[in-house]
Amino acid sequence: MIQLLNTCIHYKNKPLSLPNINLEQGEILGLSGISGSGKSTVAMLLAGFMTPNSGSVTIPEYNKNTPNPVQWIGQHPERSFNPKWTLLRSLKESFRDNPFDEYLERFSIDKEWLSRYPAELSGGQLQRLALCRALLPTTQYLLCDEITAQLDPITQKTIWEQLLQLCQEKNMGLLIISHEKALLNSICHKIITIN
Ligand SMILES: Nc1ncnc2c1ncn2[C@@H]1O[C@H](COP(=O)(O)OP(=O)(O)OP(=O)(O)O)[C@@H](O)[C@H]1O
Repeated sequence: MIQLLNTCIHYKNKPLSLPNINLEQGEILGLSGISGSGKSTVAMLLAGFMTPNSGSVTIPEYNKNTPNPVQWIGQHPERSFNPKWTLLRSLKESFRDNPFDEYLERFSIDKEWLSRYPAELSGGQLQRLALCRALLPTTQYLLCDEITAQLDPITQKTIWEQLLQLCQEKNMGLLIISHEKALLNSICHKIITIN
């Protein structure tokens, strides 16, 4: 389980209280709320990218030479790839000797794209590669921060269908941050709304 309990973070001396969060492996949790309410901050805390000023965060411990079991994906996949590396190099660096062809098929990723650089792919193509790269054998939780907000409906459907299946198969916990209530209602076991 990953958890936030009574956490508060200070940005420029202004306190921001965050909701309590419990996410089990295999569970799909939705998080919504108006812009600026703290949704991305919740994801940053759960990914271990920051620590709160008060309250407690429970996340898996891991050896820093291995990938984080809590993987985060954001709205701008171009920021998560090295612009000077081909996509193949980025995927190989993450997966090391583990196979990833299965994910290429699942997310309809054309193998030809792998020889390209991030700037040579569309946002939707790159987002599918970012998802593929987050699905390492060690991944226990996936934090999806508005990952399909800019994508066309068909690509969105492919992504969510595959992610739901993978969540079951890999017993992975999924946090879905989205403004789209209909999306959250259709796929989440539980939804938290930040006021
Ligand atoms: N690095 C920072 N420095 C100062 N304030 C910050 C910083 N990061 C976030 N904040 C503030 O904290 C609050 C929560 O931000 P956060 O990005 O978590 O909200 P959000 O709900 O994800 O918003 P959105 O839906 O617009 O992405 C906002 O008021 C924001 O201005």
